[in-house]
Amino acid sequence: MASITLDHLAHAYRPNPQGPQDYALKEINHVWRQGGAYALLGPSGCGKTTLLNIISGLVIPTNGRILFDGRDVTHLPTEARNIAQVFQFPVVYDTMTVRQNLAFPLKNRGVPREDIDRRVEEIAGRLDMSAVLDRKAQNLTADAKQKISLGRGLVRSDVAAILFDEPLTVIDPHLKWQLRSSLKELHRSLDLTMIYVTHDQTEALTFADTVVVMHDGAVVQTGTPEELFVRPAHTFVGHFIGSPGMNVLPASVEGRTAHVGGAGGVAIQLARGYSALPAGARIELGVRPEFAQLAPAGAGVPVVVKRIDDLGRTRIARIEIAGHPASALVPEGVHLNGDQAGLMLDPQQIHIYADGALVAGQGGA
Ligand SMILES: Nc1ncnc2c1ncn2[C@@H]1O[C@H](COP(=O)(O)OP(=O)(O)OP(=O)(O)O)[C@@H](O)[C@H]1O
Repeated sequence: MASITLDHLAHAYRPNPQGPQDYALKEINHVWRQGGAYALLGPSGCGKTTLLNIISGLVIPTNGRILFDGRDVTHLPTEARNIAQVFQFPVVYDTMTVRQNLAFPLKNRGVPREDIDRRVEEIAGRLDMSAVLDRKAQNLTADAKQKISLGRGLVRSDVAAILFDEPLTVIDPHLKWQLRSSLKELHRSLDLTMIYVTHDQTEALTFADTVVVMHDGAVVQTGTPEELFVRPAHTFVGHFIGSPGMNVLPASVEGRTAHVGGAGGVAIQLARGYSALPAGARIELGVRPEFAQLAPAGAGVPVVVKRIDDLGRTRIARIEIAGHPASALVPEGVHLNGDQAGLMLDPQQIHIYADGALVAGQGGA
């Protein structure tokens, strides 16, 4: 087990990179704490696999260093890094039994027989595979084979980290829920550093204590699931996390008032002041639909209701604020006449962004 430090790490696949646009992975400085449960979350092409491959030793970074417990491993091959990896598709020996597959990584390292037996039983139990331990892998379903792959990743207790690369992609949706919580429990009891790569926010937020969000080759925010929800550091995080994502509206700001829609638009009260916004920057106001509640016309900010989606436990209104599309929660008991309504906003939950980046603001709670 180890802490993993990314020190001024960057990677360009093309030779002689000239500027940030040439880097698939822009400079990143980060410490993966020993024993942490991390998710690396971002859309396809944002650089997740590149970063994972640098950690595992498949890719040597163009710039910077990677340290395991302070030791520079940047140029060490995968075999010398003591990393376990679980990939999108099962990696199992079909002719071996489940037990032999799970024991393989331990046998390879000369772990005593009784320790192997104990660990294999423990991991199989946690993955609900005890009943099939003596079955040949080839006769099992794709789900079961992927569970063997997970088990092979988890079985060693001496690894620096376990890297999961979209490990639940081939798993049946109803089993996904179960495996996600099994992995979380395993993390709690095994004290291993786990890094889970995914483009799926639900997987990231249920598994990880700390989520690293990537966009266009850069880390845009590192935080707990709650921090990402309540205080997105970048409009991308606001969009990407949440369903529907955060409302982002072009705005201008004067003191504690934001204006959306220019002259003839609406004024929105803020909890903080913004006296020093960068000149020439694109200014936007962000507020999550959960903190924007629809009310009858006449209350709060005037909006036009385009439609209401009933999501079962909640109703979401698709609205326009001064001509800009947005979403808002429809509280129980609120009934509307026509398409005119009001919007009640929680000022504490309204954020201001300059060129996509959160601006702290002054004062307020
Ligand atoms: N071997 C390579 N040679 C050149 N460019 C590459 C190579 N591998 C990845 N890239 C590019 O680097 C960028 C980041 O890719 P990467 O695979 O790391 O992203 P990702 O977030 O893992 O996406 P996905 O989920 O689709 O795998 C992309 O623009 C991709 O086209």
